[in-house]
This record gives sequence, C-alpha cells and structure tokens, in this order.
Amino acid sequence: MRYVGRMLGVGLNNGRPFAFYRLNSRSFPNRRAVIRGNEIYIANQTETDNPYVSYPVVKLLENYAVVSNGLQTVFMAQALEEESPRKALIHVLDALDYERDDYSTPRIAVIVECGKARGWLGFVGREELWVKAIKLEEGKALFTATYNVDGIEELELSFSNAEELAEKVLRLEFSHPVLAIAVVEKEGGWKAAVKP
Ligand SMILES: NC(=O)c1ncn([C@@H]2O[C@H](COP(=O)(O)O)[C@@H](O)[C@H]2O)c1NC=O
Repeated sequence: MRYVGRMLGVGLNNGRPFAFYRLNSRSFPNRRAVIRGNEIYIANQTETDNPYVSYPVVKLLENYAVVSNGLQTVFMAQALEEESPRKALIHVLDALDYERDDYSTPRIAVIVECGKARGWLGFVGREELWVKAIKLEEGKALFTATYNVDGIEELELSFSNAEELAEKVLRLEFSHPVLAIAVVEKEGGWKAAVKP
C-alpha cells in the first residue's frame, strides 16, 4: 500500500465545499486530534524533540477554513485577514519553506471558502513551490500529500455529514493511518469532525 504521509484535500458535496486531512505516520503514530473552539490541534503523545509533530491543523474562520500539516495554519489564517487565499498560501509557504527534517518534508495546505465552489491547494518542498486555485466539482475531491503524490490527485467522495466524511477519509487505502479530520460547510458556517 502506498505511503503518502500527511494528505489533505478539497471537494464539493451537495453544492457545499469541504476539506479533509488524513494523518498517516510511520514514525509518530501515537497522536490525537483535539478540538478547541474554532481550532483543531494535533497532539503527539510521546516525548520527542521533533518540532513538526504537534501543531494547529485546522482553523475555522467566518469565511474560510484553513487546514495544513504544520504551524503555517495559524499564519495563513492571519494572512487571510488582509489577503486573498492565493496570496496567503504563496506568502506563508514561501516564508516558512519545507521542514528541515531528515526527509525535507513538504509543507502542504488547503483553504476553502464558505458558500463558494472553489478551493486552493498549496505545497512547498525542496524542489518546488506551487499554489493551485481549484474549481470544485460535485462528488469529486482533489488532494495532495507530503510524499509519493505527483502534484494533485483526484478521488470520488460523497457523504451525508462531517462524521461520515471523516470515516470515509480514514478508510482510504493508504498505509499507516492515524486519524482523519473533515471540515464541511454547514448553513453559512463550518462543521468539523475527527475520527477515530
Ligand atoms: N505534520 C505531521 O503530522 C508530521 N508528522 C511527521 N512529520 C515529519 O515527517 C517526518 C517523517 O515522519 P513519518 O515517518 O511519520 O512520515 C518526521 O520526522 C517529521 O519531521 C510531520 N511533518 C509534516 O508533515
């Protein structure tokens, strides 16, 4: 089974945008997601000095939801106070760059906008930095990941609520699953769910 590390994506379901995150990990599988108000954090449960394994993963704003695999989540949410999603992704990914770990792990992020059938994916690795604005299509999701995904891939995903989306994302056939997070637009706001 393919190992993609951290993956995140965006899609459209019943005319509403959604985002998802799946944490796969070979090295730090003992982690959990903690929901605190409009934020979700990944908390590593073992002792380590690795600075990349506990971080704010989701930030829900009035008009946007931001999901990422590192502390860029917070900076992107701040940038969105002044800038477009495209600029926020470009500026913050460029400023923080890839992670200085043994794998040069890329930073990845997704932004979705309330009430709009569009989303933005971003990636910064050792060899490339890209940001893509995506026109969302019903029943489809587009995702990227830290390892072994060439740019963006497509998936079919449909669901009736955030819990079901998180469950389906956790069941996708990629190796070393730890947890999944779903963020779904609901009546002008956001609903988030975490599995398991
Ligand atoms: N965000 C995360 O959950 C996360 N988990 C692991 N990493 C980084 O990626 C390295 C490899 O981890 P793994 O073997 O679990 O894929 C870790 O040493 C760490 O530096 C992460 N950094 C980015 O994805």
